[in-house]
Amino acid sequence: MPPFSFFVQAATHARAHGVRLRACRHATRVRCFHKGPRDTVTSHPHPDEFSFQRLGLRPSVLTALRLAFPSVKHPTPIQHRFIDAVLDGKDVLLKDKTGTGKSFAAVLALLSQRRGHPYNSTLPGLTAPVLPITSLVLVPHRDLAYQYLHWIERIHHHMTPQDPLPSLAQVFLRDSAKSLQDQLDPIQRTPPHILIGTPQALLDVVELDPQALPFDRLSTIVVDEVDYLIETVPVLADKYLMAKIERRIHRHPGPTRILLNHIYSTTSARRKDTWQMYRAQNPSGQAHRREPNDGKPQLVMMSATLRNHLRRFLLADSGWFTKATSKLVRITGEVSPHDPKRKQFEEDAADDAVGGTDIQHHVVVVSDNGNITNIEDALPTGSSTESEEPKEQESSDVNRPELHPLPASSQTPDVEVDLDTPSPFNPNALEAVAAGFALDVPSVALLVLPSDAPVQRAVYELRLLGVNAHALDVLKDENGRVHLMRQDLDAPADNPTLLVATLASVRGLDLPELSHVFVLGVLDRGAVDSYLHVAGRVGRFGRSGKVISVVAARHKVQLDNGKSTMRDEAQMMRTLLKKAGLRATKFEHFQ
Ligand SMILES: Nc1ncnc2c1ncn2[C@@H]1O[C@H](COP(=O)(O)OP(=O)(O)OP(=O)(O)O)[C@@H](O)[C@H]1O
Repeated sequence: MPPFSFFVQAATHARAHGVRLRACRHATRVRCFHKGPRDTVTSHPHPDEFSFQRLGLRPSVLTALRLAFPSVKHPTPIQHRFIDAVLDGKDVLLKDKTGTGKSFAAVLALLSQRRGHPYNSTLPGLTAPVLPITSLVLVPHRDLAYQYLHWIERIHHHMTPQDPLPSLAQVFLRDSAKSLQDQLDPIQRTPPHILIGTPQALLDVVELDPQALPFDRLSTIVVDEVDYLIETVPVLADKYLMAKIERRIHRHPGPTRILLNHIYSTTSARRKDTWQMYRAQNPSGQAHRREPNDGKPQLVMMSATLRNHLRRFLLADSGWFTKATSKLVRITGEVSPHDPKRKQFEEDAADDAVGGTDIQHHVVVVSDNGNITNIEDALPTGSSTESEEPKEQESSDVNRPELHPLPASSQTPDVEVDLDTPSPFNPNALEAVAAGFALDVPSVALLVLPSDAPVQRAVYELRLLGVNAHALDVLKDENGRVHLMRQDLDAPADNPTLLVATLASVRGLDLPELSHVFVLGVLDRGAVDSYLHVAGRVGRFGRSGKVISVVAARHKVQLDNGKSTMRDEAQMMRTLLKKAGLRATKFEHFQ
């Protein structure tokens, strides 16, 4: 493998001479990210009977949706069932592949729910009646909360009549710069129709004052990425380990469990009384198309990965879902024809979770001396990652997008980092990311680091390598927000961007421009679901994408107990992909 500088020189040379790089089958794939008709959704048929009008979305939402998201023309069959069930007041458990529009459909349904009636708040300073919060959306991290808010903001922009955005939606997250009461003030003064937050932030409120937010008046609770937010005991061969996990969960339940237990236990009979009173006053009222579930708020939970043990806990043990089967809808997306386990109970199939029909999975291995090679036994470039049978290579006379050279970095990157602390990153792995990025990414890629990795340090080191790297932060950084909303998906960028984030902050994120996800190391000790969610940042809604894991060759690692052991990340990736029913294909730029 040539040294990294080779790629920079080759790229610069190629650009200087107007040369397009070697063409290959992937050119077709890359081209289809950028030249294909973005509005065309190939993976879902849209028969006429699936229409947003028929679902009974509010007219103002429907009109605004068309203007705000012109590419969203029809609901998919799954979205149709999902929105219908939510508007019908059913509890819903939804599992569908990544990027199939679960969160988006939830937004449309929640926006179309009718608001409850004003009530007299007991909070000091609130003399006039206030409207209740209709829906609470729980998400695992703040960037996903802001993604919801940005979608709503965009629809709201086109809505008439237009109430102020805060009365439609607000986010509530932990913010160390403000007191909890300062954060609560805007929500208490103007309770939003939809409140989006992380379970921990909302639990902080409940612990401060259980009456601070009117949770007992909620109509609906949505838990997105539920398998991440609610820990359950997986079925393991090691029964001792299972018992240990169970004890730990029992002793230290996560914030989502505590919050939901609080809300569902305090959901008083008053809710039922209020409903009955309302129905008595409005016999034909359509305030909600639903009857209350024994006074409980309607519960909607969803994820691309919903294991059997979690479903069992949610439906049988949690006490949150309605027991009435007529009020519960379980929706599961299509099962991949490649799924080896499709004859078994489909909801537990691991390799059904990644949405893209055309995602290539690559694994490159970096050695101590800087060699970068494809993982042994990678299928030839262009093979299907789901099939055991390598496909024939296509002819390679198609031009790939023009290469973007990395500018040689001559100055210190403009990022604040503590350089007294040694870098936790393998420099050869970062060089492999930089090289793969320079050679293959036309516009925007995402680099996912382990959850505890310092993002700014990675950005700093990547910028030293000439990469236009930015920490993904949709709250502070306008840059991140722009990527959530970008419309002109076809144009290759002059200076492609590498967004950098950790595993903990990418779940559920929808960055439409992404064509590539780089993964540094084997994340989450090789957990299949974590990989599937990371991989699922590309290939969304029928688009294509590449996932490139960069792992270290077999090496010695020091354990906490002072001993050392050999770590073989390539083997870990092989096992992970096998469990997911996937095969690595060769990343064409490396041997
Ligand atoms: N009916 C539709 N037609 C066209 N595009 C759609 C439609 N529904 C959703 N989308 C787009 O699909 C993308 C993915 O949506 P979303 O993030 O809701 O998927 P998801 O299933 O929640 O993904 P994940 O499992 O990763 O959380 C968004 O860019 C959204 O605008």
